[in-house]
Amino acid sequence: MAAVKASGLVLSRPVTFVTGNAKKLEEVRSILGQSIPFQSLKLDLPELQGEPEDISREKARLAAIEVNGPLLVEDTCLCFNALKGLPGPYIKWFLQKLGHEGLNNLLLAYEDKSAYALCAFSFMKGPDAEPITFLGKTPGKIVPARGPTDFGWDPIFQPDGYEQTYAEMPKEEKNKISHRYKALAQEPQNIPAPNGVGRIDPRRLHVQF
Ligand SMILES: O=P(O)(O)OP(=O)(O)OP(=O)(O)OC[C@H]1O[C@@H](n2cnc3c(O)ncnc32)[C@H](O)[C@@H]1O
Ligand SMILES: [Mg+2]
Repeated sequence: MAAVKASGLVLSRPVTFVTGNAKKLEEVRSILGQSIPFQSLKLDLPELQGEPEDISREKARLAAIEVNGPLLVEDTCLCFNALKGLPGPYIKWFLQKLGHEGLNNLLLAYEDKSAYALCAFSFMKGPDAEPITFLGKTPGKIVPARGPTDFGWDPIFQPDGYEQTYAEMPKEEKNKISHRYKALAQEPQNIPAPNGVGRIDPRRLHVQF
């Protein structure tokens, strides 16, 4: 696609979503639909320790070494309120070592089973750009596993206001309320905040050069 504007030549290039996780890719595809030109690259990027935003931004910088053009990455956290936000960004390793039951057991000593799922997307316009980060958060609680086990911790997370876990919900339903959906929410007023943390309007991903 190309267009000539008063400011010069404007070219639109597809955004590359970099992830090693096929289920994430499936959800991002279905949430974004046809709204932006989009392609994917399967890479398991190394991850820093730290705050979700910083991990996500660093992932983007590492992805930029591999991708010549606009790119998108995301980092997902599952945060237990009783544990002051942990496992948070370390959920992948906790899940791998402890499983669904072990994650429930972490909360045995606490009455408070509340938790939230958090997605931190980072978008870079090009290799030298600063990453822009967009957060989405869905509150819920940790429950004994229910539903299909094909995506991470979905069976033990029951979003507030629902009787079903993420895993039990139809995909379209999860994609309407999920942390991932909220980060990718399409309201045009959700433009990035000056501190670099905001939400994605997919139309802004239709990058112009
Ligand atoms: O290559 P990347 O994008 O990093 O993919 P990943 O699988 O390594 O993902 P993360 O580093 O963000 O780790 C998040 C963990 O949470 C899991 N996860 C992510 N999103 C989820 C969701 O919506 N529902 C359930 N589990 C999810 C995922 O499978 C990981 O075990
Ligand atoms: Mg990862």
